[in-house]
Amino acid sequence: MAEEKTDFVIGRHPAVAALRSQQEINKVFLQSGLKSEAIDEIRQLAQRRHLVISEVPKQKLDQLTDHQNHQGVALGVAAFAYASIDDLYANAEKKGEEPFFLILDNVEDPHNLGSILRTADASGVHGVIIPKRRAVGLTSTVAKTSTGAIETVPVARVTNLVNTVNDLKKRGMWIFGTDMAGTDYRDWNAKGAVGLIIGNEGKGISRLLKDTVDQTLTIPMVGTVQSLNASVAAGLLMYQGFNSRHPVQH
Ligand SMILES: C[S@@+](CC[C@H](N)C(=O)[O-])C[C@H]1O[C@@H](n2cnc3c(N)ncnc32)[C@H](O)[C@@H]1O
Repeated sequence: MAEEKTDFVIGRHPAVAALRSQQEINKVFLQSGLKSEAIDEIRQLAQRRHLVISEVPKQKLDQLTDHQNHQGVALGVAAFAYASIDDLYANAEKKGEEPFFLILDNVEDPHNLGSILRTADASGVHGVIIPKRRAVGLTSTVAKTSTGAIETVPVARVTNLVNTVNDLKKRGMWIFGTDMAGTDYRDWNAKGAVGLIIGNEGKGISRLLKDTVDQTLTIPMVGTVQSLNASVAAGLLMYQGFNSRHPVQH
């Protein structure tokens, strides 16, 4: 479902990290005339990998990076195409099922996103919604961790999650948040059109997004740690969704 196109790694630290990693990089864009140790390091790393370096005016970098804080550097990397919200609905309709969407509020770790996609595929989630900013997108690390699920689970990237969730609610979707103080997830009946929100690894779900939810679910914890890893929590919750939508036939 996802096809390769160009995306950008933006900023000096992310660029150095990407150049030092195994990540496939197609092109290096540097702001012309900019001199600093970090830029020199990026140039050297790029030359060592025999990458094409393009010196471009600041305006060109602004445009490529959608006016994000690029610090004079952007790397063109292989990425994957995103779906639209309507594509996610179409995926559910094609299977003759009520839509079951996952909404990720600024999940940052590519391994978490890849692992979430893997479980989403297995548990019949029809699509994943992520924000455009401050979150990991569909990178090659995500693809690898998803073990192929990046191809089968459509991912829509939206500008404003709160607006999107409100639109989903207008279309009849019931929205479930997750945190440490909700109702026991084992009672969750995920029949009907449902959207499940998973929060950021550090901050959880933002307050504005929490205000939109119809109900909040909690996975009980009896040990000493404060919370579960986001992809582990997402996995348990997606499977509770699966269990209630597909009860065992005796
Ligand atoms: C590492 S946790 C974030 C912890 C954050 N400090 C908080 O208090 O929300 C990342 C996400 O995983 C999910 N999560 C983790 N543990 C959970 C639990 N016991 N019950 C429900 N969701 C959980 C939630 O979606 C949470 O936003």
